[in-house]
Amino acid sequence: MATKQASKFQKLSSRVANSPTSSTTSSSKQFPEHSIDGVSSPASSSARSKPQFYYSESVSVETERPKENVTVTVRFRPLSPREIRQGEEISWYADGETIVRNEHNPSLAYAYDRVFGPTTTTRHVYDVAAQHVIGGSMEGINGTIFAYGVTSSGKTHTMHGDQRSPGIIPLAVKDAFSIIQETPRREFLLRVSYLEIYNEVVNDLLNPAGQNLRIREDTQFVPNTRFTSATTTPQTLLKEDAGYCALFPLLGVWTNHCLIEVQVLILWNVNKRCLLILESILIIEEFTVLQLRNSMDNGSVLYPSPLSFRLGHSTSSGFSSQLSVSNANKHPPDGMVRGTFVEGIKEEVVLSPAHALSLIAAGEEHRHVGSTNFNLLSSRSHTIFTLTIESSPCGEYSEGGAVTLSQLHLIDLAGSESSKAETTGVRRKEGSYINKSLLTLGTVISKLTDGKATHIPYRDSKLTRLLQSSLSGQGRVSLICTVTPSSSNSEETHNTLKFAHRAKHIEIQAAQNKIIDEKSLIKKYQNEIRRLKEELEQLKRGIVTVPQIKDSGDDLLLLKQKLVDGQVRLQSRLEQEEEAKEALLSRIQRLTKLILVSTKTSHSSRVPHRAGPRRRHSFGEEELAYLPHRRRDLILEDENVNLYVSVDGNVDTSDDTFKEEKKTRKNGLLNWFKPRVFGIYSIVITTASLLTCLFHLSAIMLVAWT
Ligand SMILES: Nc1ncnc2c1ncn2[C@@H]1O[C@H](COP(=O)(O)OP(=O)(O)OP(=O)(O)O)[C@@H](O)[C@H]1O
Repeated sequence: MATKQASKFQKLSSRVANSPTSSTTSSSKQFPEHSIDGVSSPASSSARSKPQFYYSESVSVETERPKENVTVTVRFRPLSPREIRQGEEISWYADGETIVRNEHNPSLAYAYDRVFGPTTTTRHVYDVAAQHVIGGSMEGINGTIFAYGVTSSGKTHTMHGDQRSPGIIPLAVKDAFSIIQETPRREFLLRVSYLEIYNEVVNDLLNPAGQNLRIREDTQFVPNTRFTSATTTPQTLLKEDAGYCALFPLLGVWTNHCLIEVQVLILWNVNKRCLLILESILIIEEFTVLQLRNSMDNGSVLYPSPLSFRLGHSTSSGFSSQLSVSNANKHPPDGMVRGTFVEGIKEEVVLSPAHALSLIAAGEEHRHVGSTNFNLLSSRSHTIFTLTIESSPCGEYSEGGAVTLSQLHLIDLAGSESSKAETTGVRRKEGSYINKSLLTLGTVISKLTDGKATHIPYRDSKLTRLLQSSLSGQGRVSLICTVTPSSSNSEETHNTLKFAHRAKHIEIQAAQNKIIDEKSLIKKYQNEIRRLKEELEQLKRGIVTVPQIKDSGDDLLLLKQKLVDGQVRLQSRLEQEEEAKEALLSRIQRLTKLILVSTKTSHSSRVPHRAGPRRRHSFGEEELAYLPHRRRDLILEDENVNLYVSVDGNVDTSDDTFKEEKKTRKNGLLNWFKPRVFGIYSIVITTASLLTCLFHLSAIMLVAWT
């Protein structure tokens, strides 16, 4: 039976594997969108008004940004040896390249941007579902890739992979460095952070001391947002003139669903060269500006004109004016970026793929992993690996070029658990947190695609709070849903498919983020390097201020003495300068090392626009050493898997077994090395103790004989 099912599955999957693949790297690519076979699509009606989201950190608000949808793909994993042994049947399968169909009810089917059968490699998944996001983030467009699916459906396999099949995260890291090498016209600074959300607590995986970190709202001012007077022409000092505004939050209080913020709004009029300071209280429900009070008597205020604020009626409650956004009430005003950040998270500048992978491997040491009925090494937390990319033009192109800053979030979600998972104690508590946060994610996505929803409950879970800017359209998003074909998970797979289908309708308007110099670390380093080099030049040219010896009419002896003193001082000064030069040089070298540049000349480059899947990454020995050993598969394929499953079907979650497995999951080559060392060690110990026993025995026999 199992063999029959397996061969059937192979037949179906080979159909998918043999079908032609297409290039999907272009930013403006449009995937087919179908609603098929009577499956009701929650947002299939094109007439329905969909919410539009704008990325508010980009420079030009006038520029038309092409709309994109979230890229949604589905990846099947093969039936596991255990499922085959248990005679599981196939209930869902990949019907061609874009459709998932139900085996028992063929009219039940869903279409996605791409469906990957169980034989598809992670590299291929990367080319189709991830490469355009990584490419975009290297050009300044934020990107988020996340794997979603029930427990044991293959999320960690897809995102992290192992030495034999590196996952999206290591492939993305490799790709980022390859792009730097292919982009000689720009220089880059890469930083990484790695966190987990475990039982609704945010922990820093790169810093064991960073536990229970706070998520903060981020209101940033974009200083180069120009504004003209609002359409309502308020009577203000700044009437009809262009200028700049800055918003400084002084105090913020979150109630259940809104933020009350006390702010100082500073307006600078370019033409009249005058400054206006307004104190305001802003009540913000998600991105909706509800009410604003300012301290001006006439109750007028200027805002960036593209947002067209209109003045409302005065209220009796002390608010002298009420403002509402005239267009779509989910738009944050330009000049304010509504996002979130984790306070106190550690960020490390990375210099090579191996360096970044070593940090991930170190972070994995601290991630919460545990055994469940379904997965011996189940992820019990959501993890977010973030690569922050800054770049600026270099060399002959550096003049006037903007600095771009973007973030690439690579997310491995914990798997939802069905009620069939008869877990107890810690695992049950973890499972309920996981399910709750995934439920909130589902609700947020439903509301985002609903079009009528006025409140999006991002704040109901840490996960959605952190994903808020990604989900609200600020950058490219790729959702990889992992599913198992097995009949025992049919219902859960169906839920995943419905979730994926809904997510397809989220619209994004990703734009390149250009930032001002002062905010950028790369500019800070570049400026410091320039300053240090100038200092060094001055030292080399000997531009030193030597105190002049004035002819004060002293006699010759005194003059001679002064000359000798001067020589001594000059000598010590020269020595000091040598030391200073060395210190400057080493600082320049240290800083320069942090900024990554291509070793190619700019003329030999064919960048910036690359087409189609192209870079074939081969991982070096050093890099592979930081990927997990292929231990998980070996365990499942191994008949000894039953050793871990007790008679009643529950998994032996004894600490020893789990700790042993957790250990073997890490640092692949080290794992290869350790058992051998310990093996040799135990052979030596055993031989030594056998020899000792033999010696004692012969001594006893000798005594007895004498
Ligand atoms: N596409 C695939 N090809 C081969 N094996 C796979 C594939 N996907 C998953 N597996 C194997 O299935 C098992 C479970 O996968 P994985 O641990 O990635 O699931 P998960 O969704 O991350 O589970 P959890 O949510 O419990 O952490 C692993 O042994 C993994 O190697």
